Amino acid sequence: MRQRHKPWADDFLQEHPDTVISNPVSYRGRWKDVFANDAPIHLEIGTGKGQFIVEMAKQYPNINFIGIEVAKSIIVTAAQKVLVSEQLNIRLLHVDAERLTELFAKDELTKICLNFSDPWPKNRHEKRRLTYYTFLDKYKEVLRPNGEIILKTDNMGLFEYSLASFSQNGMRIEEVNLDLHEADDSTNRMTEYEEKFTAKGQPIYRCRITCNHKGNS
Ligand SMILES: C[S@@+](CC[C@H](N)C(=O)[O-])C[C@H]1O[C@@H](n2cnc3c(N)ncnc32)[C@H](O)[C@@H]1O
Repeated sequence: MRQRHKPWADDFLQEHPDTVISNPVSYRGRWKDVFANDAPIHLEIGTGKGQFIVEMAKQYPNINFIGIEVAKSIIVTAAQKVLVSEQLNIRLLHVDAERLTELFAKDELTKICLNFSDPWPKNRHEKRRLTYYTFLDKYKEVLRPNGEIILKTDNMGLFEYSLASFSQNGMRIEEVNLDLHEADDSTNRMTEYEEKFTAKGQPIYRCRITCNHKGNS
């Protein structure tokens, strides 16, 4: 995603520590206290400009949503959307997903959404793909038993790679859809990238994965 320098971003983040949580590591294991309820927590990794998480939070007011985004100039745009929406069930974290297990305790999450993750097509960049086995190990750790991963992408290379990686790492492929919009799923909420690719007529691929704990798979 294109990043523009936003000189106001640091000030903005400091002014909104309850929307983009400052020092998120300190809430590991007690995110329910942050939301002041015990509802399931769904995580989106690589939230981008925030359209998906805001629309999902409106659609499912009884779910808590957390979005992780590593790019400061992008997460501030997502935070502006969250503030305008006035949804109380969203928090954003300006952090790299590499740190997932520092942020969440075992079994703390119910679902992880990977939306249009960077494909990193070169072999030497495989470790950066969000479905590389080191990331899957972290997802297993923080997802509760039978927790779900939903992946959407326009990129067939990443999709094929991810299906193989899920399967090789003991996760269960529950659903595969090779043209999400042809299926006309009214519950689907589009991301910014999804809108762009869909407008160009490109198919969107989606899969749903369930995940047991390491050793139980
Ligand atoms: C291609 S964009 C897609 C954005 C959005 N999900 C969408 O579909 O419109 C990928 C996003 O993931 C973020 N990202 C990539 N790697 C990340 C990581 N390791 N941790 C957190 N965010 C990451 C990027 O900064 C970028 O905003």
